[in-house]
Amino acid sequence: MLLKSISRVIKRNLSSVRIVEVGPRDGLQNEPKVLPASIKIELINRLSKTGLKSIEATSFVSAKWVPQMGDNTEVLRGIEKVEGVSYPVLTPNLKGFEAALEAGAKEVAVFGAASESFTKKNVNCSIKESIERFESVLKAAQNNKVKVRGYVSTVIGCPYEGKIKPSAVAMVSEKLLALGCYEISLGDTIGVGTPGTFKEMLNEVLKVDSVDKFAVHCHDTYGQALPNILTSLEFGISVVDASVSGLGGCPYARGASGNAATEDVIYMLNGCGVETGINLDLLIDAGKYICEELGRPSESKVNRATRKIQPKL
Ligand SMILES: CC(C)(COP(=O)([O-])OP(=O)([O-])OC[C@H]1O[C@@H](n2cnc3c(N)ncnc32)[C@H](O)[C@@H]1OP(=O)([O-])[O-])[C@@H](O)C(=O)NCCC(=O)NCCSC(=O)C[C@@](C)(O)CC(=O)[O-]
Repeated sequence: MLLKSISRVIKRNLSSVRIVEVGPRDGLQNEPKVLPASIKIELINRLSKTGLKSIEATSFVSAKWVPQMGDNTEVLRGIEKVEGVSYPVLTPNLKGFEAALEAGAKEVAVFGAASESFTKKNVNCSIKESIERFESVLKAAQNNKVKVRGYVSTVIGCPYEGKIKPSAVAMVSEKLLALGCYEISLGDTIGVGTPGTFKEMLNEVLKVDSVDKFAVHCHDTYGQALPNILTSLEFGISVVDASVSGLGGCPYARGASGNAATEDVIYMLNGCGVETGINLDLLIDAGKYICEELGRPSESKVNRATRKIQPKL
């Protein structure tokens, strides 16, 4: 089954995949230990040297809601911006967008969800109201030549509502694309998806627009992130979100694990002959650095394996 899947990815001629590193934002927003801005900046600077082209730096949300991101301006201003690397930040509304712009953001992301209850817990409004807020963010972004990525969370399951219908994911994706998002990242926020449910969801969502408009964002709660990513690559998706050393989770989805560990995704893609342009050794070092600072083990199997004497093929 796995071999068939890999050969389908190769047959699709998927020669390269873009990784969106979400560790400094999605990862650190949910770590119990709040790190000083200087360590976040050092992490992002290290990640910038690995060959990653997209590193989500922070989010401009309320510090009352997510205190871990309260140093957003200091972090965004403090990092060494490498040419050719984008540093998107999350902006839930116009207030967040204006603060991000002031801090020098060139790319932002709005974040919606396919579940009403999750939207209410996450951004304190309905799906309809969240889209109205995004409309003003997208207008302001267009006026300031800022690129906007869109997230749709809970694409498979919701911590409050259970199973989510693929048609609901398609509906929110369509609305965000119509507003002008250049890409939609499909988030399995609580990591309950399997290749079976991902296929069901992607079959519906890919009716909305072409495959190059979509990315996947797979949390690893049930250990399904890599198979779900491989399944998405089979569909032709070529943008994958991942979090260095599998940091994090989501503050509004208690118990959810972090994203697929970037080290593990790169190791898998290297083995499939898919180009990412990322230096795995430098990435492993960045993962070790941040885990030491957090005082926790890496969630990346690849990172842990390299602490032993196992060969890396
Ligand atoms: C969205 C809000 C702000 C609405 O929060 P609200 O309380 O409904 O907003 P409000 O407009 O009524 O304002 C209340 C207070 O918040 C302030 N405020 C208003 N907006 C901002 C802002 N942008 N930045 C800073 N402050 C802000 C505003 O000024 C006011 O301050 P006060 O007068 O009380 O002092 C709030 O609900 C919030 O910050 N939520 C946090 C959402 C979040 O960060 N969630 C985690 C990220 S999403 C995620 O992780 C999923 C994803 C993307 O990774 C994909 C996946 O895994 O599926």
